[in-house]
Amino acid sequence: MAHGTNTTDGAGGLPDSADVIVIGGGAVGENAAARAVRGGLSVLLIEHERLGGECSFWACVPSKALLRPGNALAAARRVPGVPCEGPLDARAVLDRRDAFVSHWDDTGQRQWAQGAGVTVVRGRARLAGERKVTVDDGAVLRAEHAVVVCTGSVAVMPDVEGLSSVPVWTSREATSAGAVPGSLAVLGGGVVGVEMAQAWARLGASVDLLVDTDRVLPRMPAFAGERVAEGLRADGVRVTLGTTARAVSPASGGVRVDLGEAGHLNAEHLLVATGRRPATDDLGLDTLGLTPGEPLATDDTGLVTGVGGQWLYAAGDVTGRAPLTHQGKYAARVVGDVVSARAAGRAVRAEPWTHHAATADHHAVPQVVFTDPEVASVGRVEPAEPGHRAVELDIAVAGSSLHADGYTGRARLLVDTEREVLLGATFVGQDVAELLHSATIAVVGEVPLRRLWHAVPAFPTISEVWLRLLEDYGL
Ligand SMILES: Cc1cc2nc3c(=O)[nH]c(=O)nc-3n(C[C@H](O)[C@H](O)[C@H](O)COP(=O)(O)OP(=O)(O)OC[C@H]3O[C@@H](n4cnc5c(N)ncnc54)[C@H](O)[C@@H]3O)c2cc1C
Ligand SMILES: NC(=O)c1ccc[n+]([C@@H]2O[C@H](COP(=O)([O-])OP(=O)(O)OC[C@H]3O[C@@H](n4cnc5c(N)ncnc54)[C@H](O)[C@@H]3O)[C@@H](O)[C@H]2O)c1
Repeated sequence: MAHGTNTTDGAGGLPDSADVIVIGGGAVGENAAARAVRGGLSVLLIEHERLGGECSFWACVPSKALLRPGNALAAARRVPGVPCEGPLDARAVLDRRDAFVSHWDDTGQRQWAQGAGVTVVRGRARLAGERKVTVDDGAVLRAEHAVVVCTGSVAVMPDVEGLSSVPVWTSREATSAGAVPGSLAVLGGGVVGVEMAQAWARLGASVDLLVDTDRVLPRMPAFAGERVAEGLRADGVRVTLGTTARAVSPASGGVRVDLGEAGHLNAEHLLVATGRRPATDDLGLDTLGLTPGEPLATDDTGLVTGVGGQWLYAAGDVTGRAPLTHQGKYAARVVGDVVSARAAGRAVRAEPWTHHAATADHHAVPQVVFTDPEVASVGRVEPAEPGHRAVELDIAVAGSSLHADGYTGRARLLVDTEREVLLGATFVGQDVAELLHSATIAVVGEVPLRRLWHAVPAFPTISEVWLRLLEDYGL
């Protein structure tokens, strides 16, 4: 889709100022903009690619659309009597994915912006000094009150010999490929690596997952990575731990990946899934005395630290805080409200857990890994102090047995034994994602365990594991 530059959507010529300028129209920028409009401010939202950003077109939405059919089929196969012969219909899965990303056309999001009162400007924005932004190095736009940077993140390319000489997949190609590859090598056992390895394996690709650590998902509790690796192996993914690519070179029909002592492998495509970094390389940070390429560190109101005058804010992946869509949107709502309050001369209270502070980033970040089994986790994952106690059990309740034959899962609560409140929770198993919000509420609400005991889980649901965990704690 061709985008014009230096143009506005529907509003005629390019305005030269607004109350607020938001740079980057991903999910986070959209939310910051809409919230500032709601607060009574005029907003220009500058986007140089597709409005909706990574999440809508190359990340959360297409990856979950690729995973969901495989999870549904596996679930059906665990319940005798459900007709589910044969493999996935890959074409139908890809077509449904294409529909979910609106065929990579952002018209719908542009219409949303218009309806929300946000003026969209097409082009690449750069900071050009206090409250000033250029678009495509041309017009200088002025923000009366604030500039909010929501430029997201880009894939990290590791320093591997030959990597730049072969065409590799990043998460963009892995989520948008129009056909199932014959074979796929995946470098990196983080969330992108495990989700995409399983999605493409279940669609028929022969997949190798190369993991540099001793387990996949190293930031999750060990049992989560172990069970996800088991799930991947059950789908035929060859998971190699403690290894990385030493060198990469072109090979007939694809790519050759040298693994040092572990030998080598050939694959049609190599997906590099070794993390992301904030997109600040080409943003004019130097005009403000900040370092290009570094995250934009913020306080809990979203104000960028190290820049005076209370005018530069940031939210989402660009800040290096909790790089997840829901957390970025949460931070964006805070920023939009803070900017509106300051513009109106209203006091901004930034104490933890108040309206103008993104406190959850520090204590209660929920995340779901949408593999089979799923991993759902919030808050702390490991005990950090003597008063922290982990309570851990297999998920084996009537609800789980009824849910799927041979159901296996594991759950862990992390308890502050002094205050008797939850610090975190992790669940691994089929369809545990929807258990997560109950845990998030318990962590954020600091619900005393003795009160949580009275939150009686319905019979027969998987949530009954809450009861078993509390019993195991001693209630
Ligand atoms: C494969 C994959 C799957 C994921 N799945 C999930 C998931 O299931 N759940 C979840 O919560 N998170 C998921 N994430 C993370 C999620 O995608 C990000 O946290 C989220 O997209 C961050 O939103 P953002 O708006 O900060 O950045 P982005 O979505 O990256 O948006 C930034 C926007 O800014 C624009 N931009 C950048 N620089 C400029 C500039 N100078 N001028 C104008 N425009 C600019 C870009 O074009 C882009 O549209 C996933 C990530 C990946 C890679
Ligand atoms: N379901 C979700 O919520 C979801 C899904 C996908 C991505 N995301 C987010 O997107 C971001 C990016 O995900 P990601 O998986 O790319 O990053 P990540 O940081 O989660 O994982 C990267 C992995 O690559 C490994 N690695 C780094 N260099 C390597 C090398 N040279 N060789 C082999 N392995 C190497 C690391 O050990 C790490 O395990 C994350 O912040 C993640 O939270 C979220």
